[in-house]
Amino acid sequence: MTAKEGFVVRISNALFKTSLAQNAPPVFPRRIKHFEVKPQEKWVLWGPGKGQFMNILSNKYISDPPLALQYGLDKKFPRVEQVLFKGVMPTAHLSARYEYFKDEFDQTCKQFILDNAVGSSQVSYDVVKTSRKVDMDLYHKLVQELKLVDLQDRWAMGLSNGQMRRARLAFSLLKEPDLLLVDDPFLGLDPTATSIISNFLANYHVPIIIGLRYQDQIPSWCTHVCCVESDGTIPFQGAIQDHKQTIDEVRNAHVESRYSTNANLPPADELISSHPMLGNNSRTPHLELRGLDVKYRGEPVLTNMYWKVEPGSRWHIQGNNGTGKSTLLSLITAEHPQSWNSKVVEHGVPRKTGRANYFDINKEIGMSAPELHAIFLKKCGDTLTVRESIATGFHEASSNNFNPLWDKLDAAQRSSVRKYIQYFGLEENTLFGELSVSDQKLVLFIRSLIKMPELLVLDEAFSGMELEPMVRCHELLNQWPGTVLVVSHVPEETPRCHHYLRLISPGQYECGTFI
Ligand SMILES: Nc1ncnc2c1ncn2[C@@H]1O[C@H](COP(=O)(O)OP(=O)(O)OP(=O)(O)O)[C@@H](O)[C@H]1O
Repeated sequence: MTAKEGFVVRISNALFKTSLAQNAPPVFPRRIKHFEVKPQEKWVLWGPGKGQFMNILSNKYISDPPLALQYGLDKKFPRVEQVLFKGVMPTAHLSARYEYFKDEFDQTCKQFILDNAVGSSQVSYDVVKTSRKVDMDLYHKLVQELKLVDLQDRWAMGLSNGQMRRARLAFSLLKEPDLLLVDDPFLGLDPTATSIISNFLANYHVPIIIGLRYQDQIPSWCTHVCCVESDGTIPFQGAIQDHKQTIDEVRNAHVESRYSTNANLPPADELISSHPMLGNNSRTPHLELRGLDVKYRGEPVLTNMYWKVEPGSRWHIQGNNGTGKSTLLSLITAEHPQSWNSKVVEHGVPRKTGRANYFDINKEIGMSAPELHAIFLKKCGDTLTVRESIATGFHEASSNNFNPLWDKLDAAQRSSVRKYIQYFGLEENTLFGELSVSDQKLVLFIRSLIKMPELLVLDEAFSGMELEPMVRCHELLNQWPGTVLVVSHVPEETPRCHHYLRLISPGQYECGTFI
């Protein structure tokens, strides 16, 4: 029997475990009775259990009974490729992305996709040198279709979040997989990049399984759906056309449940009562840009920018992938080498080398960003619990300091961490790396505001978050008295803002107010 007549992947009545140890808990408490993907089908795993289910399908766990997970791909060793969008490259520090001089040592986007870069001692991640033969025709086709041609010689670490996601997809596809698994394929992508990737996946000849959250739109090219709850329960699965009504009902039920409140929750205003800007009516702009320019190797990204941010205002920073949103934020948080620039003015005082230092600037800034997520997961995923992870937000330079701090916190600080944990329904002793991506994002969000910073920078802070915790974060932000800068591509993930700054191209931008 060939794969064409048979199946691509099949699970029959199986339990999955993370290790062989007898008392190892199963990934999902109940057996998966049946799941089967046939050739030509494009599936979506839909719901909060999608990530674990995807790990099961990529053969990460041990199945019981042993042959309960099978690949019917005509090959002894079929290649199952799970595209992992872990954000941009994890670096040692946030600033490393912008230190242009490093590109002499590190890999280019092309080398990253080809996976044959020469090792580097300059960065904290491992670069593997392989002797794998690559199909260069396929390489050229991929960079063309994923709009990476002009980025091939760029330093991979300097790629923007959206650019890096396209590069990661090319990297995985170049391995010529027999089955492609992509969780959250559209996170962090602007509408153009979303349609590039969606069209690409629609026309891709290999069986595909994507993972989406309840609130995401299912692309029209998906043929089948498997709804997976967080405990692995599968309420329904099969051809999308047979389940259209159920899909709408489940989505609506989840969207409505976001407004149901739990009476036992501490009120949100108690969580922010110690914020220094409560009742503060300062008129001096929190931040101003007076004709700012940023270039990378002579290439302008931001040109002659003027921008005034009033204290307590909430801004949505918009713009396609690569227009300079993260660059702008990195200047504000002093991660960028060009941050010591008198055209950046804080509380009416121009920033100058020698006057302001990194620690003073960051004392009043809290942030969550894809770059920070990547670094935090790598450095602390196996060592810090939820409670300890949030506690590191009390560091002055919390964006770059992840050293354990819980033991040094005073009683008020500990109680504040615990109130947030209770408010968001987290479990304080779980390791950060064992949390779902949604809960990791939630922990990083709490971490960003735990020290009650005057300026909160939320770069893609809610992408990948499930609906309910995200809405709870947004409700909290509606009462937050500090200044907030938000970057997000998806309207549903954007908290209510007063103003917007839209980056279009170097020298072209728009500022406005939401009515
Ligand atoms: N160190 C660097 N060297 C060269 N180019 C860089 C460097 N850092 C960023 N860039 C480039 O500058 C541009 C702006 O990048 P930035 O990350 O600020 O964009 P962004 O608007 O945040 O994008 P996204 O929405 O994808 O996150 C991109 O084209 C990026 O490739």
